[in-house]
Amino acid sequence: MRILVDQNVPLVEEFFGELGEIVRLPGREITAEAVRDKDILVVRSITRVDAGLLEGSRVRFVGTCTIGTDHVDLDYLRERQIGFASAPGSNAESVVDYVLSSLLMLAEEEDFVLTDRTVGIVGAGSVGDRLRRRLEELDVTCLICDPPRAEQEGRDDFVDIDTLIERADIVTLHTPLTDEGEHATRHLIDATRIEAMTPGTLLINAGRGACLDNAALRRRLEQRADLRTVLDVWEDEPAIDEALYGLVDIATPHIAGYSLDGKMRGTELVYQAMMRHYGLPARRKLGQIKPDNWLRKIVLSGWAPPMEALSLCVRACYDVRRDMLGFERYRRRLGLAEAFDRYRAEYPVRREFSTLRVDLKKNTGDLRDAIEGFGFKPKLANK
Ligand SMILES: NC(=O)C1=CN([C@@H]2O[C@H](COP(=O)(O)OP(=O)(O)OC[C@H]3O[C@@H](n4cnc5c(N)ncnc54)[C@H](O)[C@@H]3O)[C@@H](O)[C@H]2O)C=CC1
Ligand SMILES: O=C(O)C(=O)[C@H](O)COP(=O)(O)O
Repeated sequence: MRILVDQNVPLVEEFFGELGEIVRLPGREITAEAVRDKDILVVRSITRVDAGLLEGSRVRFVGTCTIGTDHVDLDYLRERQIGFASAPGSNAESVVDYVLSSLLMLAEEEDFVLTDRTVGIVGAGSVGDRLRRRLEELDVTCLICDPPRAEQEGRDDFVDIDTLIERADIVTLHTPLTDEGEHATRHLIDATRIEAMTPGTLLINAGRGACLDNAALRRRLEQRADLRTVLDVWEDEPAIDEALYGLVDIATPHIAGYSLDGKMRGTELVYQAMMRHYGLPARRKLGQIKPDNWLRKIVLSGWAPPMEALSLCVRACYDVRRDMLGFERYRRRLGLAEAFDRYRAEYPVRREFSTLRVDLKKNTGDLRDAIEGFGFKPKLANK
């Protein structure tokens, strides 16, 4: 079999090598011509997979090593009986790490205490629900807006989007991008809702760029710079709005999910689905592959205020400023659109919080809970 795989997918030889000949291309160079004589296509989110790409090709299975599927015409694949798999949940932990790192950084810079703020989570799936659990471990009040879940589960503890915007100090978006149905999310946060945000609100988008009206956000920030903003995803990536980029507090090029762990899990999930599709045993396992972990543990030698200890662990493991400054360095050298793709292609190794062991002395009760609640691995030292 001939397999075409996006260049940003890790562990390709390890997982797909035994299936046939592998060809690798940058996601934006995966064209109809490149695909025509391939049997399997493995992409990430930047390749539009539809009739324009696949019609007349030999492709019988498509995998996307991502959670989002808005770049794939699923109806077309179904009609043509082409097998399909995505990687649900694969990098959800990593997105949560990104949001928590951003929150701690802004809390330090703006001198606020996270536990005094109400966080509104829009979309409570793999990402949003994990985020809620970690924040609640710290006693941060969360409001949840997820109408599809509220309907399916008959929940009356969720709120609607306008109530969330009215009541939350921090609004964080984790919805898929959808265009159809009662709960479509394109421009869910539109000009009216952006206007309704009270001054000082912190708005985070780590879902999909077009869930938020970027032009309307730019207008508000140009007129009154009274919102704090964290954007990882943008409309029209990689050709994002340069003026908006300059107005945002934390601007990153769609890397919230880019931990090595999340990417590797994405490859494994697609591999497993592909083997099922072809009726073959899935012998390769992620557990057999041990990536380098240059920072294995941190030792806290006594009690510390939990927020300070957390801040130390977060900065050591994944500090979002590394990506913000790295992206800006690339932008000055290459221009914004090229920097967007190049930074992602050359992304430095990043591990999830869950890979970092934090050694603690005995009797540090609330510290242990905070460390564990935030996603790290606490361990009580013998002495
Ligand atoms: N920035 C990044 O690097 C990454 C971004 N993503 C994006 O985040 C999205 C969410 O990821 P998961 O939580 O894993 O997906 P998920 O499918 O587990 O959860 C999405 C949740 O959004 C809810 N939802 C749908 N429409 C809604 C609406 N109108 N209002 C409020 N909630 C709504 C759904 O009911 C569901 O509970 C993905 O679809 C993807 O687009 C995912 C991974 C990485
Ligand atoms: O999984 C998703 O959904 C994402 O948004 C990915 O983390 C994005 O990665 P790329 O597809 O842009 O490499």
